[in-house]
Amino acid sequence: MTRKIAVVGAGYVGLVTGVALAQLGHYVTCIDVDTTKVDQLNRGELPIYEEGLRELLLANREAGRISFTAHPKRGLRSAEVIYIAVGTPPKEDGSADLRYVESAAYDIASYATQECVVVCKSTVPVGTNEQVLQWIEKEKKEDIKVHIASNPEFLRQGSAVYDTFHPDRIVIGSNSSYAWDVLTEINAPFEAPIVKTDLASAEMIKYAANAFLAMKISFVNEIANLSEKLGANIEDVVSGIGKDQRIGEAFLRPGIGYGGSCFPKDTKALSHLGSDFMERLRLIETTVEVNDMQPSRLIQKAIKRYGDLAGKRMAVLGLSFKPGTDDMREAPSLSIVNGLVDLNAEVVAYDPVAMERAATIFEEGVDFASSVEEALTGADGVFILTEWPVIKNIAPDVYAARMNQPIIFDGRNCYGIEEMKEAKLEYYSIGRPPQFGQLISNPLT
Ligand SMILES: NC(=O)C1=CN([C@@H]2O[C@H](COP(=O)(O)OP(=O)(O)OC[C@H]3O[C@@H](n4cnc5c(N)ncnc54)[C@H](O)[C@@H]3O)[C@@H](O)[C@H]2O)C=CC1
Ligand SMILES: O=C(O)[C@H]1O[C@H](OP(=O)(O)OP(=O)(O)OC[C@H]2O[C@@H](n3ccc(=O)[nH]c3=O)[C@H](O)[C@@H]2O)[C@H](O)[C@@H](O)[C@@H]1O
Repeated sequence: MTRKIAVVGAGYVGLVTGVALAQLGHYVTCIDVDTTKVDQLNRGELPIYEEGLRELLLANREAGRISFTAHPKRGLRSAEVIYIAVGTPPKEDGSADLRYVESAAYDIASYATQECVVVCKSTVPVGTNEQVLQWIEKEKKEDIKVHIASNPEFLRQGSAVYDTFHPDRIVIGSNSSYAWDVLTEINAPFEAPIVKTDLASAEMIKYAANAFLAMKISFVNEIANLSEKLGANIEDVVSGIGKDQRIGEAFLRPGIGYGGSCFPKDTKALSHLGSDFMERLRLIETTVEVNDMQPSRLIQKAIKRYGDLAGKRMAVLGLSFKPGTDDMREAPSLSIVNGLVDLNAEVVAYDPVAMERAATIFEEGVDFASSVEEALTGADGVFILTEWPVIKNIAPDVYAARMNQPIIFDGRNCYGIEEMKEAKLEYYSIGRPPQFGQLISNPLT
C-alpha cells in the first residue's frame, strides 16, 4: 500500500530514508530547517556525497514521489507516517542533545492532521521515544491518535544506499499494534529479519550495536599497539583470530581510531547513560579512552623518526573519517593534521571528495593539492589517513619517484609489509614492525 510519508530532517539518514521510501513507491516529503539544503535538494543537487544517492533522488523527483520543504506544515499535513531523522549531537558532558528531536515533536504536534505513526530513526537514549509521545500529546492541535515507534538506523556512510536496501535486520520497537502493522508492511520489501520489540529495547539495541562495534575497533587497536612492540604482525593476528566464527574478522581493522558522527558520540552517550543510572560501563569508557589516544600514535612515530618536524613538508592523503564520504565529523585526520601543524610541519593534503569541507575546518597551515601526485611531490613524508581506492592503490614506486624522502606513515595499513620491503620504502604502519628501505639503516635505534 502506498503511503503519504513525511521525513523530518534531510541529513545523511533522513535523505537516504526518504529516497529509499520513495523508491518503494511511497509519496515522501522531506522537511529540513536548513533552507540552503532544501533549495539545493529542490534543484536536484545533493548536499552530501553518497554513492548512488543522486541517481535515485533524481529518478524519484522526476516521478513526483519525493519533494523537499522548509515548512513543516506543508510536509506534515495529512502524513500517515512521520519519520524523525534529526541530529542528536553530543552535549559538552557527552550526553545526547535532544533539542532537535524535541523541536520535531512540537512541529508534529502543531501540524499533523490525521492518525499517524511517528517513527524515530534518530539515535536517542532509552526513554526518549516515550518522551516524544508525551511532547506530542501535550501540545497536539488536532484530536488525532498518534502512535510512536522506534526504528533505529544501521546504515554506514559511504555505503548508505546499499545498506538501506540490504539491511542485516530491521528493528521495530513499539507498544502499538497499529504502528507495528504499518511499519512491518513498509519494511517488507527489504526482505530482512524484523526484530519486534518494545521502545526501550529498540533504543538500547542501537547504542549497544554501535558500542560493540566501537569496542571491537579499540580492542584491535590495543592488540595492534602491543603486537608492534613485540614483533607480531596484527594482520596475521586478526586473520588468526577472525577465522574463529565466534569472533569474525569484521570491524577488526586496526588503524588511527574510529571517527564519524556516530561511534564517538554514541559511545559517550551510552557511557553517560550508564553513569546516570549508577551502572558504569567500564568497557565503553575504556573504548573511548583507547580511541582518543590512537591518532597520536602515528604522529609519535614521525617525531621518533625525524626528531623535529619543523619545516618538513608532509603530504596527508585522505581526510574524511572513512572512504566513500565527505564527512569530516570526528575524523582522525583532524587531530593528526592539527598535530602536524602544531609541530610546524608544512602540510599538503589531498582527499578525493572531502577537501571542500576540510578547507572550512583547517584555517591555517594546510595547503590542498589537486591530486595524489601533487601532494607527494617534494614531500619529506606522507601520512595515509583514509583508505580511498585512489590512495590505497598508489603504486609503491610513485612514492620514490615523487617524494623528497619517501617515508610513509600508513594509518590504515594499506600495504603489505613485504611489498614495501621489496620497494625499498621506509614504511611505518599500525601493529606491524617498521620496514626500512635502503636509504636508512635503522632510525629507531
Ligand atoms: N550519519 C549516519 O550514518 C547515521 C546517523 N544515525 C543517527 O541519525 C540521526 C541523524 O543523523 P544524520 O543524518 O547524520 O544527521 P545530519 O546532521 O546529517 O542531519 C540532520 C538534519 O536534521 C535537520 N534538522 C534539525 N532540526 C530539525 C527540525 N526541527 N526540523 C527539520 N529538520 C531539522 C538539520 O538541518 C539536518 O539537515 C542521528 O541521531 C544519528 O545518530 C543513525 C545511523 C547512521
Ligand atoms: O550509527 C551510525 O551512524 C552508524 O555508525 C557506523 O557507521 P559509520 O560511522 O558510517 O562507518 P563505519 O564503517 O562503521 O566506520 C566508523 C569508523 O570506524 C573506523 N573503522 C571501522 C572498521 C574497522 O575495522 N576499523 C576502523 O577503524 C572507520 O575508519 C571509521 O572511522 C556503523 O557501522 C553503522 O552501522 C551505524 O548505523
